[in-house]
This record gives sequence, structure tokens and C-alpha cells, in this order.
Amino acid sequence: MAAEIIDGKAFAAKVRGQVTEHVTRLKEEHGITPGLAVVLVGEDPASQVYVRSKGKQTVEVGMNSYEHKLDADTSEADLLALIDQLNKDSEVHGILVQLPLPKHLDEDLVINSIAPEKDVDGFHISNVGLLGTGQKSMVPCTPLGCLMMLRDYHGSLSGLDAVVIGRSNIVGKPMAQLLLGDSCTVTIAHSRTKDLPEVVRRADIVVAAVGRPEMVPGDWIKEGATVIDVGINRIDAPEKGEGKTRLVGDVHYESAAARAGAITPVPGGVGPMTIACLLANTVTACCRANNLSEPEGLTA
Ligand SMILES: Nc1nc(=O)c2c([nH]1)NC[C@@H]1CN(c3ccc(C(=O)N[C@@H](CCC(=O)O)C(=O)O)cc3)C=[N+]21
Repeated sequence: MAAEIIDGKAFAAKVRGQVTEHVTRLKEEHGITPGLAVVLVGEDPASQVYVRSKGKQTVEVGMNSYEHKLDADTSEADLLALIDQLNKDSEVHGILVQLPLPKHLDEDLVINSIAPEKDVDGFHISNVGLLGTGQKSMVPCTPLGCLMMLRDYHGSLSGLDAVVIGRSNIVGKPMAQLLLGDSCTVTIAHSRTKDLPEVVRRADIVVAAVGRPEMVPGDWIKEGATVIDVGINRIDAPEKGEGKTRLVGDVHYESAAARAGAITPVPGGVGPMTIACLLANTVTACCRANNLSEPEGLTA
């Protein structure tokens, strides 16, 4: 039986619709417009594409977008000064510093200089600690988007065996915390895991977040399992012509779709949900900053 395709693009559009409703209400009833500041250091072409897309979607849902583009050789002091200014700016409810940063900048130091309540990426050490202890926090966008899709498909996740492949601070670890919060039995697997195929075969839910193209073959997937593919890898596609490329996930889609109960495609799966959740987090941050009730269904 063929897997159900979890349409992240359509789901993201639905989330943006909910965000738009909240933004409209904030404006009409409270005269508040949520604002998101995105800071980009350097000229990485891929980062520029993401930042442009974020800015466009921010405006589309009715929020204010503030883009700050800094030279690749910007000093740490100048970057910290900008963040300090954004922290103090009451029109700015969310701050995102696009990663990776140029080598001469200390990523941890920079992220931890963002006011935690404006840290819409959920990367600040206090948000990490709050999530780990089950307290209200800003939740990282990619894992939050994955959780929303899993809840939508399964209803309750309670008691399910979940395997997260990858232990990064931005996806693997927070994803595991969220699944644990929804009462899954969680395994975090990684490059040193013994017999990874066997570990993955036990899983009702597989979240692949390693950044290695098509590394999870279909025969690792338990019949009927749900597969969430976080990977976005650009690979050569000579079949499309000389010098052409295409996007693939961390999962071998065709073979996994033949066994899974449900699967997210790449592109059009987790990626669009990440940006939708960034907008959702900005609305949440705005509501919290103004002591207003939080949007339902948009938080973890
Ligand atoms: N502080 C910070 N926060 C981030 O959230 C962050 C970041 N830095 N640095 C870069 C990565 C990357 N990222 C993506 C978001 C959406 C898609 C996305 O929507 N992708 C489309 C395809 C886009 C294409 O065609 O290239 C899809 O999967 O369908 C991709 C990548 C957020 N990031």
C-alpha cells in the first residue's frame, strides 16, 4: 500500500492562515502589529534566498518585517550592538539571526545575546532549558513544524516508538524533547549508533535529520511507519541535463514511500513548515509580550 503524502506546503499555508487571523485580531482589537527582525551577516546565496522568502511571508501575514544585512566582516561588537538595539525595540517581537555565521563570530555568544522572549528560533540557552524541563518557551521552528504534522496525522502520539536520527542542537535534540513531551518512547540515533537499521526498524515514527542525502533506505522503515524527512540536500542531477541539480531528503523517498504509512516529501514537506512556524512563534512572542492570550494550535 502506498504511503499517505504529508503535504507540508499545504499545511504551512493553513498555519499561515491561522497566523494571519491572529495578526488581524491583534491589529484591530489592540492596535499591535507583530514585528520580526531578521539579521543576515554576509552574502551566502542560499541564506539570501531564505531571508528573502521569510521577509515576503512575514509581510503576507500582515506583520512588520525588519531586515538587517551586515557585511561578512562585521565585528562581533557591531553585531551585538544591533541585537541589543533590537532587544530594546518594542516594535520588534521576534529576532532571528540567520545561521551559519561567518567563522570569526561566536555563534553561541551571539544567540545567547538575544532576549530569550524574542528568540523565535528557540536557540537561546534559556529556551533550551525551558523546553528540556517542560516549561513554556520558544520552540525551534523545524521541530515544531514536524510535531504539528505528526499530531495532525496521528492525533495522539502517546506510547509510540520514535527514532530521531541526528543529534543537532537545532533539530535532533529539541525534536526528541518534543516527542518525549507527547509521551513517545524516544531514541536519538546518530553516526555512532550500533546497528542503525535495526534501531530504525523498531520505530513507529522516524525523524531523519542528519544532512546526508538519501541515507535512510526504504528497507529500514517498518511497514506503516510515519517518516518525517528534515533533510534538504542539493545533489547533482545529470538526468536533468548538464550541471543541473535537484533537492533530496535524508530518506530515499521512493523506497521509503513504498513501506511507510505516511511520509513528508522534499521539497514541500518540513521546509515550508519551518518558515510557517517562525511566523507562528513571532505571533506567540507578540502575545506574550503584551500579556494577551496565546494563539491556540500554534504552540507546542
Ligand atoms: N537562524 C536560523 N534559523 C533557521 O530556521 C534557518 C537558518 N538560521 N539558516 C538556514 C536554515 C535553512 N532553513 C530553511 C527553511 C525553509 C526551507 C524551505 O522552505 N525549503 C523548501 C525548498 C526551497 C528550495 O527550493 O530551495 C522545501 O523544503 O520545500 C529551507 C531551509 C531555515 N534555516
